[in-house]
Amino acid sequence: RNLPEMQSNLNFPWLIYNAYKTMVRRNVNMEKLKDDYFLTNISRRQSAHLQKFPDTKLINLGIGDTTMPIPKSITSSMVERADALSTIEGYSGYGPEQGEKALKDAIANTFYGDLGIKSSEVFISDGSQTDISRLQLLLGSSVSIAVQDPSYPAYVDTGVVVGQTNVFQESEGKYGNIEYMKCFADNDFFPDLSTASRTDIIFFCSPNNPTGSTATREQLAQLVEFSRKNGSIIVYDAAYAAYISDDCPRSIFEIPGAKEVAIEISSFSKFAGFTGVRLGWTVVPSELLYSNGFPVIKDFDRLVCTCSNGTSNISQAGGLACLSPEGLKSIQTIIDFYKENARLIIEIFTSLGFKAYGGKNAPYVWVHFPGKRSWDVFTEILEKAHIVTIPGSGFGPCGQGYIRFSSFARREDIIEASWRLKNLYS
Ligand SMILES: Cc1ncc(COP(=O)(O)O)c(/C=N/[C@@H](CCC(=O)O)C(=O)O)c1O
Repeated sequence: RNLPEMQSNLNFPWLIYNAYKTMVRRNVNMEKLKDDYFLTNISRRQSAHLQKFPDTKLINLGIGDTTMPIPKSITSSMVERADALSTIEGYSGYGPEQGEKALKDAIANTFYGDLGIKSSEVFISDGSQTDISRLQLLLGSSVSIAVQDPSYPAYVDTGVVVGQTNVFQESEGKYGNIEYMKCFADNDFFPDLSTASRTDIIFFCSPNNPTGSTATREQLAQLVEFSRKNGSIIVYDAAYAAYISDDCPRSIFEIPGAKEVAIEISSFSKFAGFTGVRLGWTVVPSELLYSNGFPVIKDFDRLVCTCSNGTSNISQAGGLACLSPEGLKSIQTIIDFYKENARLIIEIFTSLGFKAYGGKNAPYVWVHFPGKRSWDVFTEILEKAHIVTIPGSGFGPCGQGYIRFSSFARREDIIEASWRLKNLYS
């Protein structure tokens, strides 16, 4: 993303020694946050590289941002809804904070039809990153959290912001008071729950960002059992569920007993190319209860109504069109296109003798560079091949020595990238 000039100056406010200062104390939790948000840092490195090499064709296999156009049948629904806003009969103001009923019904039927999830348990938002923040606001500072290590940085960073963690421990590469559940190649990137400490909340993402691994039905049954035994709540991130093409569950609610211990978040971003349109959802089953027996859904509903005035009516019209038979069919074609890109990336690295993971049920390929530091490999690939990637260490200590390649590129860029990588590593 191109950071506005003013934001890049935010790094130096304390340099203006004689500037007027307020008496307001900085939020101690914000002070704990390490650097920038990790993925914003990548965007900054990307912009700096472009300034240094303005004439090179930079290939972006970094940020997981979709690149293929949204199918016309979906965008025309958004155009229609936007046009209607300029008419008396078509105009609509504030909608239900929980989301429009038609979209909630469509999500419940399309993704959870035979899983007994009701439309009233679906809450629409402007995307999963917002929902992660709202859930952290709901859960508060006194809960303990566990994350897969490595995993999407938003779980940890929002945990820091709301005060769930201690400071960042440089020597360990992690924040205090978070249970980092190690995920390695030799445990199939699924944590060893027999050695994991109990926490109140377990953030779990499958298909996983960044490893691209997908938990099996048996593994998720273990996770649900682990949570039920410990009285924990799973926040299950299904942002990439649409990429699953084998028997792995697409929803945690496929697992018996999950409704009493899990919340699921998902998104239209990587499913339908809505990364810029902004649309996601959270499912909070009415069976999920706090230790005092109070239903979590009641608090979440109150929080949603307090913190948001709803989601864009235009985005929701687009979401509804995505879930029509025509929309689903055209979206699947694009998902298959990205998955073929991932297969080509795996093929490149396998042919070069690297161990490459993921990519089968996910748009991310996780490549191991044994004995190397992720940022060094990131810099080498950027400077010698002009390809942006994501250094694995940014996702947690277990990401050290790995690089994440995203498959959200045009096919010609994937092919060009394969030539460049073969030149670099053969
Ligand atoms: C597991 C997972 N959950 C939620 C999101 C964000 O979803 P939306 O906020 O709905 O676009 C993402 C987005 N990830 C991208 C975008 C990075 C970002 O969110 O800043 C990435 O990892 O490159 C994700 O990977």
